[in-house]
Amino acid sequence: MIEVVAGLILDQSDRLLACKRPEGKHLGGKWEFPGGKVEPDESPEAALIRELEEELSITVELLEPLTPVVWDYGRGPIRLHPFVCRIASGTPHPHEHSEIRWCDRVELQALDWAEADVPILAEWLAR
Ligand SMILES: Nc1nc2c([nH]c(=O)n2[C@H]2C[C@H](O)[C@@H](COP(=O)(O)OP(=O)(O)OP(=O)(O)O)O2)c(=O)[nH]1
Repeated sequence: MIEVVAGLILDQSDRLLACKRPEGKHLGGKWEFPGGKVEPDESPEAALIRELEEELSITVELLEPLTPVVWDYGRGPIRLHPFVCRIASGTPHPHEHSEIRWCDRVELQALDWAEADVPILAEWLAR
């Protein structure tokens, strides 16, 4: 099982930051919550803070975990650990995504999400 973390980053207007995976990469063109693989001997929380510094140049504060999702795209199972968080410092700049977008509830539902993210978004929208 590959452990992956993802951040549902909130702004002051309760929008979430959606990030588009670059074309040519696995799941290219799909939208995701930013994050990445947890390294050996790393906690999910530490992995998410590290990944968001690397990918977006922001420091986040983790607020709350949502329900992990197990998914297999045909390369072996991943377990995606979502965390609601907010920016503690910095402004997001995409270093590994082709586009990033702050989205309200309606805008979130219009995006073409990576399949493992669909139940996470549904849990968020059901609140
Ligand atoms: N970071 C992130 N990854 C996600 C999400 N949803 C989802 O299915 N994934 C998948 C994509 C990858 O198969 C895996 C880890 O993504 P990653 O971005 O850290 O790894 P990567 O692109 O280097 O993957 P790869 O090239 O090694 O296949 O999790 C998500 O919301 N955020």
